[in-house]
Amino acid sequence: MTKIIVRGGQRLSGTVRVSGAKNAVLPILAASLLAAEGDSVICDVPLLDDVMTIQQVLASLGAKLSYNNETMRISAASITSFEAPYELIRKMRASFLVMGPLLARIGKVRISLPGGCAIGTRPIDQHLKGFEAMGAEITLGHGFIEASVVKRLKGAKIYLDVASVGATENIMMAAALAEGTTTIENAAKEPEIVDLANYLNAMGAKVRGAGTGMIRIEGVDQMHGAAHNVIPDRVEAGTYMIAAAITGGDVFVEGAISDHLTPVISKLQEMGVEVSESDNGIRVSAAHALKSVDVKTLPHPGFPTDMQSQMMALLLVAEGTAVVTETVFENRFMHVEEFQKMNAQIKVEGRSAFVSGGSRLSGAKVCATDLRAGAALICAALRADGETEISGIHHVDRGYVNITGKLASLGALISRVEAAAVAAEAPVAVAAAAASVASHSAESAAAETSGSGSYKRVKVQPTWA
Ligand SMILES: CC(=O)N[C@H]1[C@@H](OP(=O)(O)OP(=O)(O)OC[C@H]2O[C@@H](n3ccc(=O)[nH]c3=O)[C@H](O)[C@@H]2O)O[C@H](CO)[C@@H](O)[C@@H]1O
Ligand SMILES: C=C(OP(=O)(O)O)C(=O)O
Repeated sequence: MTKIIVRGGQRLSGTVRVSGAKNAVLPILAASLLAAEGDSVICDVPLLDDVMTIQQVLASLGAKLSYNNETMRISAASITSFEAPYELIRKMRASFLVMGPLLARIGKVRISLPGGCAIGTRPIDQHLKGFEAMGAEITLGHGFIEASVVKRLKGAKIYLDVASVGATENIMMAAALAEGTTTIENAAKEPEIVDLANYLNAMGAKVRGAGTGMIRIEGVDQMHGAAHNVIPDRVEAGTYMIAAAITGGDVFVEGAISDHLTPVISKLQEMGVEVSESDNGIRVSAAHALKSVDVKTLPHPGFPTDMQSQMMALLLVAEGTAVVTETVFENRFMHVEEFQKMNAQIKVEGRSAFVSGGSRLSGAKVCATDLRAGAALICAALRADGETEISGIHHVDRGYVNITGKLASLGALISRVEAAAVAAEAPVAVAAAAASVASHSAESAAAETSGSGSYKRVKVQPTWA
């Protein structure tokens, strides 16, 4: 089992570059299926497991894709299948986003119910309600959804019961090639929705109002490939901001867009973290003791649920008690039990967690129960006494490019140890990171090379243990 091992206590400093946003690139790649002619060229595509999964989904449908140097080229001129394979769709939530484009482009789709982080029941009723309003016939059975439309989808007025990110994206993509105009009311307003709309418009669609609660899409007859740069990942950026703050560090998060991170920046500032925004990034410096703040997750522009667990890690080391309330997903406190193994004092009551700050965190063996839980455990481990061993790393690989290399380049003593090597090599692997941090050599930053699938083992050079 692959593990990440962290020896806490190092103050992070330096610059870390944010990769392209996972939650933007996945719908954008799905939207590429709408192009009947011309290639799409998508830049700043992060090398993540989720990107590899969507790439495989698109290829299984007949699209031709190539990836080089964070650039994905896609030709979807010929779609040869309407069936998205179960093995891929079950791996992640966003793979369900091929449903809208397939319905719009070829009028037929068979797809299994999606997987993704186990943070709630995550229904897809709002996606289906939108497609039905546009004239699709939908049947459900044995874990699969089949949908078809006679001739072409028709524009409709759709009100979402919840401002779902995925439903807004799926319906927007379907509506782009529908006959007539579609309006989505109570639409999600996340920056990733705006990025998708910009890409759709570059492909010839007519989408207005993305980023507000009312999106209007005038259907067009045909779309074409287009070039697009993916926005930087606000959750990855926020995670490094918290990693800097929890270690009392001083880090410049290059590429982070402050407008996308307003609630996170505000909460950090309320806690006493110094945050300065510039054109090309955000600097975070935490020289003083931090004080607790209450946090409530909400759809954008509220505090993002994807930053809740990392924020909780920071609150563990602040002075005072904080109430963290999760309103977006009904089961997103699984990290609490793992934090408790690190001596965290947290009590959960319903949708709120009462976090007593000031605990002296201690290293432990913990498990990433989902993607952001994994990131939060890494943040806590950076501050904890001794060594923390984090398993469940496949979750982290879904959403963070080279997290150990990036943190090591900031001075963290962190290492990734693959499968069977864990027991035998763990201490020396972390020691190697310690040795390389001392010299800030390129080796530690390159301890893993660009993303999952191509990791290099850290060289062994024990200096402690
Ligand atoms: C790939 C991607 O972009 N994932 C993000 C996306 O997930 P995702 O698109 O799955 O999240 P949604 O915005 O759809 O979910 C928000 C809430 O709406 C509910 N709901 C959703 C759809 C539906 O048809 N019916 C329904 O009731 C969900 O159960 C949840 O309670 O937005 C979430 C909320 O910001 C983020 O945490 C995820 O990182
Ligand atoms: C919940 C997340 O992802 P997904 O929707 O893909 O499960 C996330 O990115 O934190």
